[in-house]
Amino acid sequence: MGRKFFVGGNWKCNGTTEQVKKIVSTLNGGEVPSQDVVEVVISPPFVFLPLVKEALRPDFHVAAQNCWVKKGGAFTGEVSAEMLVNLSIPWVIIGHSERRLMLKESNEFVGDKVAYALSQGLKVIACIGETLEQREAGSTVEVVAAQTKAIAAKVSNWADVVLAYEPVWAIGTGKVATPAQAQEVHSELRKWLQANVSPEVAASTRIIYGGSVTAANCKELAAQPDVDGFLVGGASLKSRSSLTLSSLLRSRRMPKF
Ligand SMILES: O=C(CO)COP(=O)(O)O
Repeated sequence: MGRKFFVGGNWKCNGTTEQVKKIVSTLNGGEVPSQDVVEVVISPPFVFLPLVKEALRPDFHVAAQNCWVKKGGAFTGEVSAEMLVNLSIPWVIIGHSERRLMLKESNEFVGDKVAYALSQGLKVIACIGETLEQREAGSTVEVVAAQTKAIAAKVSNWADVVLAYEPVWAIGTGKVATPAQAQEVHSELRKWLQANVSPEVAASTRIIYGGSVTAANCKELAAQPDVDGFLVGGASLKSRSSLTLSSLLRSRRMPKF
């Protein structure tokens, strides 16, 4: 079976109740193929999760943008994996570069978070990606391999993991990776999984791309054999987001819809 195309919208720390309702209603009206061929996951800030979950069409799913590294307790300001499970939130984004860089989340900490979230029954979008400095120093593959290794060291069930390659220099900058640049890293990641985890995991794990993806540039990216979907930031917040979504979904060869 082929890898199901995955489209995620990461709203980051944005939105008001009114804006959230507007985007959800636009998404609900969007024409999309069946969930057998594509998975759509929307990730609002924590406080809007119940609202979005309640209002969103049932064939789309929601993700939290983070969760605590272990069982909840005396960790002021954190949200635990157990709480997300309690609210029937199926997905969580872990290791986004904005947290790795600004909040100093290390590879090991991210690996621990991924492992704990999986152990509680959540599905994980695990983010990796190099900075501009690292790319210019020629260490892109080394950096993303080390990030993946720290996750792989603690994960046994890859069925619930989507790997999101998000080059830091492409996030929110309008400087999207070229299709060739994305394909090169995705292919290296798949080779890494093949050599270090298993050929089955390498063949079945979805590796999605994030970083300045828009309706205008998604088609060429999605045509790359190892690009299995997107994690979209800014463009997922636009009021015409259902148009963006339709373009994203139509960007991959799919049954007519
Ligand atoms: O960080 C991202 C998704 O997680 C990408 O953000 P942009 O699409 O705004 O570049």
